[in-house]
Amino acid sequence: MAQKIINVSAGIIIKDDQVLICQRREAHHKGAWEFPGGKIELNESHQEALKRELNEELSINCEIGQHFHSVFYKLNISTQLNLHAYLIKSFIGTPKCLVHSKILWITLQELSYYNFLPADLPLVENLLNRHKKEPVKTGSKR
Ligand SMILES: Nc1nc2c([nH]c(=O)n2[C@H]2C[C@H](O)[C@@H](COP(=O)(O)OP(=O)(O)OP(=O)(O)O)O2)c(=O)[nH]1
Repeated sequence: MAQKIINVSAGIIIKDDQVLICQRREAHHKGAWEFPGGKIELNESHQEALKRELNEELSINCEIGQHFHSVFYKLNISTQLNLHAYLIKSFIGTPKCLVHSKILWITLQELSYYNFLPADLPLVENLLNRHKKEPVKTGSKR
């Protein structure tokens, strides 16, 4: 059976040792937490998609930084989700909750208390591990 691939970019926004997380509103994943971002459209780079999604979802203008981690997650027998996370170097504006049910700034240690979508668990673990070794720095608000 042909595999359907869903490509998604997500942003790791860290400011003052806190990371921004978002709670999904739609019925399908309702209540689960994720990093802001969304589907990459045809002819868009990961970074272009992320910049657009962060503007649509949070009304911020971001400078996308380094690639952080990609997760290749099998959603079901015929669908794979490729989730590409990038560190956000800087942003202009104050994040507003435009499409999620809630957005929250939490410390990296607090990540383990939230119910993230399954594909995000390797990202959460990576953030927790890196923080233990050396706090992740992504720049500051401009
Ligand atoms: N944004 C985001 N999506 C994630 C994460 N983890 C994860 O499994 N997903 C999944 C949930 C969705 O099935 C898909 C992203 O779709 P979406 O609905 O947020 O994307 P979109 O804004 O482009 O939505 P739409 O126009 O298709 O309605 O990826 C994550 O950390 N961030």
